[in-house]
Amino acid sequence: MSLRAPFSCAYKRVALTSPRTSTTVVPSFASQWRGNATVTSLKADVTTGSKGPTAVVFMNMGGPSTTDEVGDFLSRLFADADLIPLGRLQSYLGPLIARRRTPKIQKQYAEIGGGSPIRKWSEYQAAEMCKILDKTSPETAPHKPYVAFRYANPLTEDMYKTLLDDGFGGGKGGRAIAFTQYPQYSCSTTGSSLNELWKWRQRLEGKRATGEAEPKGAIKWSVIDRWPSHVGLVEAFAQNIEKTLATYPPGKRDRVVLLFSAHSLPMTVVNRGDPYPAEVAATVYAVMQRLGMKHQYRLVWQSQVGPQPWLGAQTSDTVESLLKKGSTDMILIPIAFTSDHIETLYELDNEIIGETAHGHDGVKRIESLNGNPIFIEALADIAKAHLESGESCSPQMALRCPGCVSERCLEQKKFFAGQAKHL
Ligand SMILES: C=CC1=C(C)c2cc3[nH]c(cc4nc(cc5[nH]c(cc1n2)c(C)c5CCC(=O)O)C(CCC(=O)O)=C4C)c(C)c3C=C
Ligand code: FES
Ligand SMILES: [Fe+2]
Repeated sequence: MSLRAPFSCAYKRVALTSPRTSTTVVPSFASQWRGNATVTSLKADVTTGSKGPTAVVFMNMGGPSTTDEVGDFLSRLFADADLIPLGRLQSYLGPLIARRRTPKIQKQYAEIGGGSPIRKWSEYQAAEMCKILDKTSPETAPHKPYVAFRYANPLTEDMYKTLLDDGFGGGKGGRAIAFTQYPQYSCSTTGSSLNELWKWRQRLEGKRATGEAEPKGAIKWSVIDRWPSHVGLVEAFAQNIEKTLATYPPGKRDRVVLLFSAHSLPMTVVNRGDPYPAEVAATVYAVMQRLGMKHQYRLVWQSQVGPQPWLGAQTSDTVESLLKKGSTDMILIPIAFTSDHIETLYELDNEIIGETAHGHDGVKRIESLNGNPIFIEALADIAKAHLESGESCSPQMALRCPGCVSERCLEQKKFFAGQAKHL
């Protein structure tokens, strides 16, 4: 609760000093920036605080930046047993499914401009957030932005090596925060990224690399593992919804149905006790409360892959059913991802708005958060609160799913929770 008052001031300041336009423009340095390796040069003018420097690592799944990268992206994705468990056949079936799926997914990326914009947005968001943190948390400055993707470049392994090259760890100590860019925790997303980070930490700085069980001078890690109802996240979504609502004629506006859409999960993952469905629902409810509960709404699920049962109702079925019942005004709100990706640009815009709702102008989508300054202020606020908390992760992260049998989860959680004693 103590976050609320200062944060609401922060976003008012942003709204006054930097009025938003409908399309957010990425400053030119972001498109020239080649990623992790160059970040140190951006920080020459920032004074080092008593607890600085601090590396802030944005973790996400990543996406292919060009259609040529789709094959590698899918083969890493189908090799990930935390996302798609294929048992002993993983190393045989994974590459096979990835190869068969590649042409179809390449076509989808071609239709959205030739690649995923997630790298561009992640690098921009991380760099902008660190600039704010340098001002709001001078004792931990300079804050150096890094990006670690699970299935695309820059991969976790490369990010870790860059951290070591930049003078973190490797005997020199230093602090790094693993900041998930999935607001809601799932073991298939944030959990998988943390398992990968833990794996590379063991390989590059663990006992195998140093000969010591608790190597001196290794990076001190902490984790921001979830932030589903942060007031700034909620505000950024709410303002984008209000902006889209304002495009409907006043007589129709109150009857517009709000459809919050999130990537679905297989029912096996839901029944294992994954926290994601409850945390997505928490975001939705907080946004609805901020909007005064004035509209009808539903949380629906998209992007099912393969034949097994997934959590529903499906987004496309819901749009179809509402249209059949005569509700032709609805807003799609991608609520579980913070930048544009194939699910918004292809599945929602092309397949659902373009095909399922063809000819119905009342079916619209809100803009994704991308470079939204309120959202970036929120990221800085979350990171500052985390630095002040002295915690290595949330209490919730240490609790495994009731149905979890994964040794990786067990060891990873033990490691990150155990980092508290070093902070
Ligand atoms: C919060 C977001 C996501 C969750 C939860 C999630 C779970 C999940 N996904 C798959 C399988 C696939 N996902 C694929 C792509 C993809 N997934 C997400 C997000 C979440 N996935 C995004 C944003 C993307 C697209 C990346 C982009 O660049 O735009 C794919 C690949 C595409 C395809 O082949 O259709 C697969 C496969 C599972 C099985 C799962 C839960 C266990
Ligand atoms: S699957 Fe959730 S903690 Fe392991
Ligand atoms: Fe997915």
